[in-house]
Amino acid sequence: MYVVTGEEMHRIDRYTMEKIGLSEETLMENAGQAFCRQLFPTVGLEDRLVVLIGTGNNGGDGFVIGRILKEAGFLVDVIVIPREEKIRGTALKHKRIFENSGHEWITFREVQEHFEQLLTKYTIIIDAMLGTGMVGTPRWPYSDVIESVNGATGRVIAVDIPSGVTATEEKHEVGINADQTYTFQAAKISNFLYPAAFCFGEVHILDIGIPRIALENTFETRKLITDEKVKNSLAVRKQNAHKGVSGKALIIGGSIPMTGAIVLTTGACLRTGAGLVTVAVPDKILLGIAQKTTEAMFYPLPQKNGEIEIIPSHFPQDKTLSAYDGIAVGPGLGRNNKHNLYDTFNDFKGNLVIDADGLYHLVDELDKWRGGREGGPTIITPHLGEMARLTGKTVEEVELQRFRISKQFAMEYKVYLVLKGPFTIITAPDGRQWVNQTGNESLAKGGTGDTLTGMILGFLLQHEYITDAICNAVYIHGKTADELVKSQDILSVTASDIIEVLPKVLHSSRYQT
Ligand SMILES: NC(=O)C1=CN([C@@H]2O[C@H](COP(=O)(O)OP(=O)(O)OC[C@H]3O[C@@H](n4cnc5c(N)ncnc54)[C@H](O)[C@@H]3O)[C@@H](O)[C@H]2O)[C@H](O)CC1
Ligand SMILES: [K+]
Repeated sequence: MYVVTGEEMHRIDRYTMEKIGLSEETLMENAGQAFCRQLFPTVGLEDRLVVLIGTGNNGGDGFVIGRILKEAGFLVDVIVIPREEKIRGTALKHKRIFENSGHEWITFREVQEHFEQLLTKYTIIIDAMLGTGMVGTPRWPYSDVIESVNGATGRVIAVDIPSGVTATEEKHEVGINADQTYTFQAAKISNFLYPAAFCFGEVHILDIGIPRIALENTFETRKLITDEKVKNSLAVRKQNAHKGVSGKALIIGGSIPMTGAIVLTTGACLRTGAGLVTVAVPDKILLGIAQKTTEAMFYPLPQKNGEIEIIPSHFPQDKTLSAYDGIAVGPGLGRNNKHNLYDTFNDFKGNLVIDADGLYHLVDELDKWRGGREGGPTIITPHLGEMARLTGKTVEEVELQRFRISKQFAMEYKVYLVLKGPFTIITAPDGRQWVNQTGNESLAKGGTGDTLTGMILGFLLQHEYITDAICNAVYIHGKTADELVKSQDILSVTASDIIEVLPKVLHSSRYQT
């Protein structure tokens, strides 16, 4: 499942037409047919439907949909929003097919005076006005029509994308608030960017017959993490495994005011398969933490200002770090001391995960990190605020362009970047991206990020491919929250609950059919 911008989708369409030889008329017919196949089980003959049609190919899809619905005997009106002569190209061809089939449409101008009143009679409103070709902000009369549709009571289904929303990382001013969006062949990028994401409602991605090669050959990878991908890529443990080969993890952090974070990271790391976990914490708080992490071992460090210092002499590469396959640094680390992350970990050969206060300190030494470290892969897991600090941008700027900003950063600093939030985006150092769809607002709570860090580290120790490990951790983390809210209030979920249900969710994800 791909995620595309409008511009990429147009490139894919062109490839399909020019290199494969499938015509635009056929694709439009397929789009309308696929839309109706999805729609039919949800409508009854008592429903009153309206299709609102625009000038471009989105409107062309609307004529196909209108024709199929009328042929099937539904009560459906077709309203053309712009002036008739504006409809050209393939949309015009399907307008003629609609007319030649003996069907009628009306113009918006005819009903403009009582349009809002008219809308009240429809139980289903199909929005085929503006699609991926819209530029800027919808002009009149679309602007008024969008407002009226948003005030109507019927179920609103957007064709391909809600009119007014662009398939880009740009802010939209006004858009259809759809209950459902039936989108063609690939998800559209704005589906995963707020506030545009609010407009889409429930999304269904429909196959319209574009061959896979057209998607693979036209743009760089941006994909959805699917149930199937996770099921097929979860690590399998060999029958003759022992703790020494299941991955040795070191988790560095914890401070006098913050003892819980590292407990959560450790618990999640153990629950995702780590063979041995050692926790490096200030000596003063070791006992308290030890009481909550039965299975872990400890690496006590002298405390200064209630926190540890991450400097090469505390973690000699030849004696200490080389004993571990993976390291996570940052949970509960604190912000009082100066650290030297780059020089401490530059030569470390395993996977290095930097999170939370680790990212806070990373900002001070970013220059050193450009191009990545020499020893092995680095994975960073910022939320929007941390990403804003790392890039010197505002949270709003990052939120609007999460894909572009992640990609730039991951490629420049050669890191695997996990930009957390609703629809977490994972970016590899070569720019490939994956979008996660599991999870819900119960995760907006302290400690959930610490559990994700532990899960990422735990999976990294099990998996051959880094991106599989990260995608699976992000997916399962979200899915635990989805599982929890089935029986628990959305406000009540805690990070500890995630660790509790994690084993069950991991099991069901592995064996799901
Ligand atoms: N994905 C596929 O393979 C297929 C998608 N189809 C549908 O085609 C649209 C994209 O069609 P396109 O003609 O490029 O663009 P639109 O329909 O979105 O319409 C653009 C149309 O609107 C005018 N316009 C542009 N900006 C504005 C504005 N701000 N205000 C008012 N009007 C505007 C412009 O002049 C054009 O006339 C895609 O979403 C799918 O629904 C095809 O069916 C084929 C297969
Ligand atoms: K639309």
